[in-house]
Amino acid sequence: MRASLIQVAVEEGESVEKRRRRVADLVRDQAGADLVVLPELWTTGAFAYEEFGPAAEPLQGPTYEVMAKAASDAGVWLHAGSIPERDPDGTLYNTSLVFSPSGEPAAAYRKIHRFGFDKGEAVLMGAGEELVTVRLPSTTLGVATCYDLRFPELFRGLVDAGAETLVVAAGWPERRRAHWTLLARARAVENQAFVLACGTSGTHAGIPQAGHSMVVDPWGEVLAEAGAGEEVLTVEFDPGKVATTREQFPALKDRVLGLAPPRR
Ligand SMILES: O=C(O)CCC(=O)C(=O)O
Repeated sequence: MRASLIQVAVEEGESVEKRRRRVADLVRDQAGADLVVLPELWTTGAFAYEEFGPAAEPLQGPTYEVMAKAASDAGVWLHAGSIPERDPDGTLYNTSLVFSPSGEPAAAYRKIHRFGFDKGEAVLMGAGEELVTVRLPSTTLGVATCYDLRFPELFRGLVDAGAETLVVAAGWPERRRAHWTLLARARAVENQAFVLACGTSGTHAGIPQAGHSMVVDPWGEVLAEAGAGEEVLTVEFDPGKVATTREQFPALKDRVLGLAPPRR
């Protein structure tokens, strides 16, 4: 399986429309890949809070249209990163879109863990409530977004639902890059799954982005890692390694669920 992670530069000075066209061309350039992955909120930037409302789109809005066409032009499965989605009831969500190689919608995932504590995304957007997996011919994707990476129980839920390749679209800040690389590897090791973690580069809303998108195998080995700038990170991997790792080192079978709390 060949996957290309497009670590998009999100800089002020480039309009949403221009970036959308530019990124669609980058997706089209990946014809021949099986799966292409984009980062979180790459149209606005994950920290450009004042842009979320003005740039919010219905689920099947301009980004959906352009990305569905880019997926079918390239003939690839496309995780098109996330958009600020405006629900018909007015609520905003941080919603990832996945398309099949014919440009059909395969999934939409509303980010469950919103970042910002009592400000930013955490107050501007609603929380998703449903885990999302996507069946590809050679693997099952589990979909997660940025801050979700800190919550191992979400990934266990995805594994329980059959995920073997965990895709994390992010806009992770440079100042916590050490957490990004550590957590991506931890999620791979504990779930014995591939992790495809795609971030942004550049600086927006005053926040330098970490870049360093990564592909990690089920044994925790980093198969490929991007630098700090805009980059297409392409890697070939054998999805069958999930099954062999889980057979050879069957730690997932030793899970103990429903532990009793301490007595006092
Ligand atoms: O958890 C972090 O350190 C970063 C999370 C984040 O930037 C996000 O979810 O948008």
